[in-house]
Amino acid sequence: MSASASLPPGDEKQEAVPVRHCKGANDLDKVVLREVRGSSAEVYLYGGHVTSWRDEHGDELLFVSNKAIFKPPKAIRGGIPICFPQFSNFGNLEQHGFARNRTWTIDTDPPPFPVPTSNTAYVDLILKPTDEDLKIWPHNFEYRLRVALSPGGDLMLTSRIRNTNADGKAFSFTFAYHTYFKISDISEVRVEGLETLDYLDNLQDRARFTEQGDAIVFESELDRIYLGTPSKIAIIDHEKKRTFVVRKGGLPDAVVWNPWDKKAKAMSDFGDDEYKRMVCVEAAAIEKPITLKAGEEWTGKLELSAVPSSYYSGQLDPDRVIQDSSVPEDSIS
Ligand SMILES: O=P(O)(O)OC[C@H]1O[C@H](O)[C@H](O)[C@@H](O)[C@@H]1O
Repeated sequence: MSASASLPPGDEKQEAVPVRHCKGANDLDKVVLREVRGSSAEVYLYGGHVTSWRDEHGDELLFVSNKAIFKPPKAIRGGIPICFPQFSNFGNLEQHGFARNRTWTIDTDPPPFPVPTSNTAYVDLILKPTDEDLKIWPHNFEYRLRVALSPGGDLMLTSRIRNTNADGKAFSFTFAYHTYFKISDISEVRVEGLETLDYLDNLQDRARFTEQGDAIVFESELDRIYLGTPSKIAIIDHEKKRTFVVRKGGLPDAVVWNPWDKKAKAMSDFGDDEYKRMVCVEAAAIEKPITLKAGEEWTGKLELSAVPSSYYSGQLDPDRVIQDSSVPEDSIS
């Protein structure tokens, strides 16, 4: 059942196909991945943007705003925007770089890549700079993104970014998988795994603080860049009795964001009350930009699982959460 999406655009009626290329909102191209037990994911070629991840019961796990604009050049509000080659305004480019509002293509012949386990549905996408892009960021690159859905329904994103500058010049970039998790109610959620870490507070001119709480809870707008984080972070949704586990490799930092009510109202593509149903926990490389010499490649991985919260019962000690990994370390870093 493993398949890459080299299939021609088809219609949505062929239910059994694990990887299908079809049309989404506003006629934009998207790829639908289906896993044998029923979970699924959707990726728009616009932005190389994952907009849906459903569990085996069909429950949506990612937040996408009801007001999301599926139309270039605005990035899609929700899902997993890719921030590259710049996170936020850490540089002269547009906010979060341009990868999230470029149209990617399906990579039908990616270079060797670790073979996914059988029954994994996946698609390979590629982004290369246009002449216009080279005017604003004068670096040639090949950005290969694999989006895969494991037989258990885990969502895995692997980014491979190669410096293809012919002039031998190095380049540096910052990066984030800007994941919007769908939650029952922001007041019922805590984020574990970031305790005692330093963070830059985006709401206070990026001043540096040390996290003092047992876990992050939300009572107002929060926008922080946690530095040098463990490879595993848990988002515990008490009301839903569900825990999202974020595992990351090559991405030392983690951004946690909820806009709360005022900023929600200020965003034209976000509902006034939608902040209650989302939280962003973003695997990132920000404080120390990634530098690639000509010919070098960087890999950044994200693996998301959704498990019943009881799975972690009695194990909410952050050290346990971090160390207890069912994913072998070498598969994630
Ligand atoms: O509105 P966007 O450009 O998509 O950015 C949305 C948010 O992204 C990140 O989480 C930043 O830390 C926030 O400061 C920003 O508001």
